[in-house]
Amino acid sequence: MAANPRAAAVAALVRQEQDGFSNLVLDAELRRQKLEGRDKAFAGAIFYTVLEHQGTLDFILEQFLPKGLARLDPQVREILRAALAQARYMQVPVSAAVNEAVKLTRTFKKASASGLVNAVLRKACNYDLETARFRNETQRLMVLGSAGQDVAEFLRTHYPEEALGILTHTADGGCTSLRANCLKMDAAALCEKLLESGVKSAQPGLVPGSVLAKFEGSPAEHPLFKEGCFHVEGQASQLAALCVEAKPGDTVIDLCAAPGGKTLLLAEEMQGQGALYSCDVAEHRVGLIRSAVERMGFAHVTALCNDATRPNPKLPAADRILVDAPCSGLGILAKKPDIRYKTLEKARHDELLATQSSILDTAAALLKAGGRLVYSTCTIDPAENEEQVAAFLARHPEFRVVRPAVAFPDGMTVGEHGALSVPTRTGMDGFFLCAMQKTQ
Ligand SMILES: C[S@@+](CC[C@H](N)C(=O)[O-])C[C@H]1O[C@@H](n2cnc3c(N)ncnc32)[C@H](O)[C@@H]1O
Repeated sequence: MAANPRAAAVAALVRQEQDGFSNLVLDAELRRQKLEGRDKAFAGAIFYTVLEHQGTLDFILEQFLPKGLARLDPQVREILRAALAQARYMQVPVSAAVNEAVKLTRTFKKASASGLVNAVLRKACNYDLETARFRNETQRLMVLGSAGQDVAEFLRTHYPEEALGILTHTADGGCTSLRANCLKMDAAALCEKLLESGVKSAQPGLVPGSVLAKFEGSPAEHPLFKEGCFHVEGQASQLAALCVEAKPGDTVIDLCAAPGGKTLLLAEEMQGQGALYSCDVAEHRVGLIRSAVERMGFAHVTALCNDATRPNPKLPAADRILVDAPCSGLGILAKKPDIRYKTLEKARHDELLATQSSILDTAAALLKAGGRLVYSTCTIDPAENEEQVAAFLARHPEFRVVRPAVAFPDGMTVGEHGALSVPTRTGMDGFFLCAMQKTQ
């Protein structure tokens, strides 16, 4: 089969529906079909546009499929979704989207479905969503915001006024948020160099040291990335690492560190002096930390595999600890479309809360008196955030919440138990952070 980005996207979508893990599935398919450059970018764009808008796409398609999407062959289902996504969200003319979809039925040996694909798509591409009627608010959110029932209900309960805004939000103004490696160049110099190199735009972000840029291809292929002058990290995520206030000479532990975004920022702040232990429970992800640290040229970082729910006598007492905890990810729906459809089962949620709580207890024991602990998550779930901090403070009266030196961008909700970024209020990812100090 000749390299065909539409076929690659459809094949990856079929596998995604069976196996999950969008990024791995897509990467494997792009490699298998040997796609490069613009074809690779186009296939990736189709794939992620379908995942991001699947609720809306399916609702529209089902208007014209009396037996529903579930009864179709997986390949035909994904051909329909991919074509409608191109016509609706990717500025592909309807005629091109439909004709290419019909050709794909032959590529996937489903030619008997070509008439159905043609007929359904011609109507679906012209469907006016304004005319849709919904059973209730949850269904409206699921369709217009493309979310599964659990996520729609969570948002409806906790953020009733902002639920649809959160679901349709594009973090960081649709740009890629970068962190300049200030040991090599500051944010202003990075912007200048990026613009000189031909990126579409580059400007300082809301968080000190951050840069918002638009690239033609992948930022990871840019020479300045390969030279360790920047790494890719959301602004809100940078803010959490800045709250640690790591200083040269400190002993710092990043307890949940992979793939290493915040570790790089901490390492940069330490300017090569002191010791930074960058730990994660997932061995394969510790490798990602090591390669990121190596690319940036930091020599004072030790990356290791460690389960932070248990004490590890090999770890030293620390001046500063970051717990960027495993969480439900409900703040980064725009970046990780799979999370939109996840089921929020109580048993799994309780297990997650217990993990977060044990990791915090480990951190409390490892921290020196007078030291700083920062707890952060990329969720807007109060149980994982403010309530988790309140419970920690009740167990550990030796800790108190402190206000970090870095200014919080406008729109952050700052309370007794931490600071929250809700995407619709700050323009950044949904994120939570709380800085605490251990008293003597
Ligand atoms: C939100 S991610 C961390 C992102 C990272 N701090 C960064 O900035 O790139 C949470 C991490 O916690 C790790 N994790 C989950 N359970 C853990 C445990 N018991 N001990 C240590 N790490 C754990 C996961 O493997 C995951 O890499």
